[in-house]
Amino acid sequence: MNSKMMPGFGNDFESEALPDALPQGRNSPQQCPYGLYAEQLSGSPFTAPRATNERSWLYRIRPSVRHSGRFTKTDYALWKTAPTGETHDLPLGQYRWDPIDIPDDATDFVDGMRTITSTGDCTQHAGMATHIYVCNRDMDKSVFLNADAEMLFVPQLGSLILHTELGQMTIDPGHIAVLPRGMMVKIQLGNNEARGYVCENYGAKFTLPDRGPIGANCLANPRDFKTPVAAYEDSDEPHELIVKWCGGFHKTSLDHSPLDVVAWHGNYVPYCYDLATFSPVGAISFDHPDPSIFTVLTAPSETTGTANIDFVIFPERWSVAENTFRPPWYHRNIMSEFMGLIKGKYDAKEAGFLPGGISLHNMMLPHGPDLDAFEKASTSELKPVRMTDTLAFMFESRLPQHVSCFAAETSMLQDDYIDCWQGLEKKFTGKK
Ligand SMILES: O=C(O)Cc1cc(O)ccc1O
Ligand SMILES: [Fe+2]
Repeated sequence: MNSKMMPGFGNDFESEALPDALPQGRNSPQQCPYGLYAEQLSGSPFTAPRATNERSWLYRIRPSVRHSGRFTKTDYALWKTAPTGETHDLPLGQYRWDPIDIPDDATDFVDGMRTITSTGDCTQHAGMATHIYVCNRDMDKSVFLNADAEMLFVPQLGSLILHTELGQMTIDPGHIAVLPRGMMVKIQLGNNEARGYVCENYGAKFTLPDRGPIGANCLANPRDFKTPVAAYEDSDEPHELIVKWCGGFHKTSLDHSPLDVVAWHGNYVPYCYDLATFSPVGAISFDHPDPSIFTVLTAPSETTGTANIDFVIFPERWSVAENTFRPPWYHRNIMSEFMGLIKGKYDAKEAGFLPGGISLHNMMLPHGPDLDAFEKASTSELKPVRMTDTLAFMFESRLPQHVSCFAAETSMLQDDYIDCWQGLEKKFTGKK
């Protein structure tokens, strides 16, 4: 579990792992305490308006330019970046996948990334990619830096220990974490195996959605987001640094650990969040509201109200709406919906959508409850029902999501998904 964490979303934090390591009253003293090097990590242009201006000051054992050496190209064949240039024969359609297998051979987090969809153009800072990670090994003396994207981690099986430059976070299934673009991380496993989902956000950072008439409380409350305190390694053992940059992978050898930040302050920070602290607001009289009421985090595009990515959850809750078809309605959507399941069952698809599985309902493709869910919800007694043992989520994008070759060709792709709607026969008789 996480021992010391600092609460709040978008705060200006400060933390020091040694007493008085953090310079006070200035960022760049002529000499930093303990002989540390001062370094600024900028997550926004210097001139961004205050509301979106993000940077942190890191006080470290070596400046990170000493960590970069000469790079050589390397490859992670299943981790793709938009635009991928991939082609395959999978026709247009609604798709669903069984949970991706965890490999038998030694696979760390970076080795275990399998891209499912991608969209936009990472070099234009627009769009996103979705991935499944499947792994069984700690990253050992190896550290990863993603220059292309902010990363949202959604574990489904096993916990992840994220050793970031700014400190350490442990996330179990039911928790999420966000790692800022360009921040180094070493990922270890809390169990023998791990599987989960990752959303790479090429665009503007995730933030909390406005609550509008809901007011100042409920949904995701800022104090439930937690940022780690400073923790550093003073290690002169050889390390490898892997950098993802414009879709390519590059590596270099170091004679020390680059996770050497002794103190820091700023607002460009990693954070984690327990999804159980999300306070859902819903229909307490009738009808099924749009799922935007369950938005945990939103990554805006330049167009107001049109997210590059919305991260939406379907948590345990009460279902009470009267004279209402309670599951999601049948619909077509300009946004493209990637769904995952962290635990239990999803009410619109009680069979076939498994924890660790994926469904993809792309731009304007019709979808909704399967036959069983429709029949059940159309005829069941509408007493208040507590929806338990369920936690689904959606990475929803304004842009159509392109299926990777891996996802198009894997045997985990269900070839009969479309049949779940086949039995929805004509009931219309022309009479009331
Ligand atoms: O398609 C889905 O299952 C996700 C979804 C859920 C919901 O309650 C309303 C709309 C929607 O797209
Ligand atoms: Fe949908």
